Parts: sequence; C-alpha cells; structure tokens
Amino acid sequence: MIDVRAVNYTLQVAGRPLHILKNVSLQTKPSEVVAIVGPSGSGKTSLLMLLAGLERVTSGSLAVNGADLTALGEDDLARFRRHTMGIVFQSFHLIPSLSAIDNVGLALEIAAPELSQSQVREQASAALAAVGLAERLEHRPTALSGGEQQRVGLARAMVANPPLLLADEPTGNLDQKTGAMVIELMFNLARERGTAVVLITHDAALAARADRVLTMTQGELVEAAVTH
Ligand SMILES: Nc1ncnc2c1ncn2[C@@H]1O[C@H](COP(=O)(O)OP(=O)(O)OP(=O)(O)O)[C@@H](O)[C@H]1O
Repeated sequence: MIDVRAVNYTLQVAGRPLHILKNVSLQTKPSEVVAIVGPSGSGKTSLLMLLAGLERVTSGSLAVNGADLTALGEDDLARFRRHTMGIVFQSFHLIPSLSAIDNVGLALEIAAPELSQSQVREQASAALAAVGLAERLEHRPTALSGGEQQRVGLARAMVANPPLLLADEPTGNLDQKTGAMVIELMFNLARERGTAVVLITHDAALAARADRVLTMTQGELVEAAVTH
C-alpha cells in the first residue's frame, strides 16, 4: 500500500535548512493498520502530509497504492487523494454550516461526482449509521459532542470507501474514554472493509491496537514493536 524509501524532507526556515525527516523508509501492506507514535515535533504530521500528497519529499521515493507521488502534478495529486484516501484530523475540520449528512455527502460528491443526489444522501446516511449516528443526520457540528463530531469526520473519511485512511491524532481533542471508542470504531470499520490505516497518536495504549507500531524520533522512523 505504502512504499516510502530513503525519504528526506527539508524546509528552509529563516534561510537555514531544517531537516524534518531523515532517511525515512516505510513499507505497508494493503489492510495493514500502522500506528506512529513519538514526541511532539518529531515529524509525524510531516510524514502524513507527504503520504497525503499535500507536501513534497526533498529526496527519496514515495509511492502510495501503486502511484509514484513524486511524479504527479497538482491536479493528478488532487484526483489521487479523492479516490485513494480518507483523512481524519485532530480538530475534526467539519463545515460548521452543514448538517452531519451534508458534511459527509459533500465529501462523497467530490469523490464520486457521477452519483445522483439521492444516491449521495443514501450512502452518506449509511456511512453515518455505520458510526452510530443514524439519529443525528440533520445535526450541525455545534449540536454534536466532540466524539460525535469525530465520528462524522470518520464517516466522511470512509464514505467513498478509500483503500487508505490517514488519521492525525484523531482522539487528541477527546477525553480518554471517547477517544478509545472512536479508535475502536475506526479499527473495526477498517478491518471490515480491508482499509489500510496510518494512525498518528500520542496514546501508546491506542497505538498498541494496531498491527504495527513505529516510533518517530527527531525525524527518524523506527519499528517499535510487533503487537500481534
Ligand atoms: N511549515 C513549517 N515551517 C517551519 N517548521 C515546520 C513546518 N512544518 C513543520 N515544521 C517543524 O518540523 C518539525 C516536525 O513537525 P511535525 O508537525 O511533523 O511534528 P509532529 O511529530 O507531528 O508533532 P506534534 O505531535 O506536536 O503534532 C517541528 O519542529 C515543526 O516545528
């Protein structure tokens, strides 16, 4: 699913190079659930941004689902993102003026413009039911709890059935119990559908539920433990 080899990622900050990722390699299989842990500022989000095609590597190779992201232009990258991955963020990033079903429906429309309005509603509604929110379809984000908002975020990321789910501290804004529930849901959905997952978390207990745990330390990625 993911094939990252000898990736370096360097930004120029105040005229000086900042080496954010150093010789990072990572190979994952389809359906594999990988957790990345590590201290704040170690480069975890930067790696996710590269995997999402939202930033570009400085050197090295990076392929996702068979596509060489270093060779794609911006339009192809955008198309690739729409069809290949769902992304869940720490701060939910829902559109405040839209109901839960419209937040999810909009993502589906973008990924699958050929669908009719009624198909979009039907599939968005099913995606929300899959995260336990069948009774909250018309709620706007402000009328939902944090855990519910993140479940909408998860439904939005999964509604087009992407082969890869990227999650950047999806429980970071939730209390421990709610966070554990959202992760449980995410892992269950991913396993049911064979979705590969790359999850960034500060929570070692949540990370331990993944197939593999890797640790990022000062821009270097190492395999931490085999959990199963
Ligand atoms: N656009 C940028 N300009 C300057 N520095 C940056 C930029 N993006 C990232 N950095 C720096 O690169 C380092 C890695 O950042 P990154 O967000 O990847 O870390 P992280 O491991 O995800 O941290 P956290 O757990 O706190 O989210 C940090 O020191 C950060 O300040």
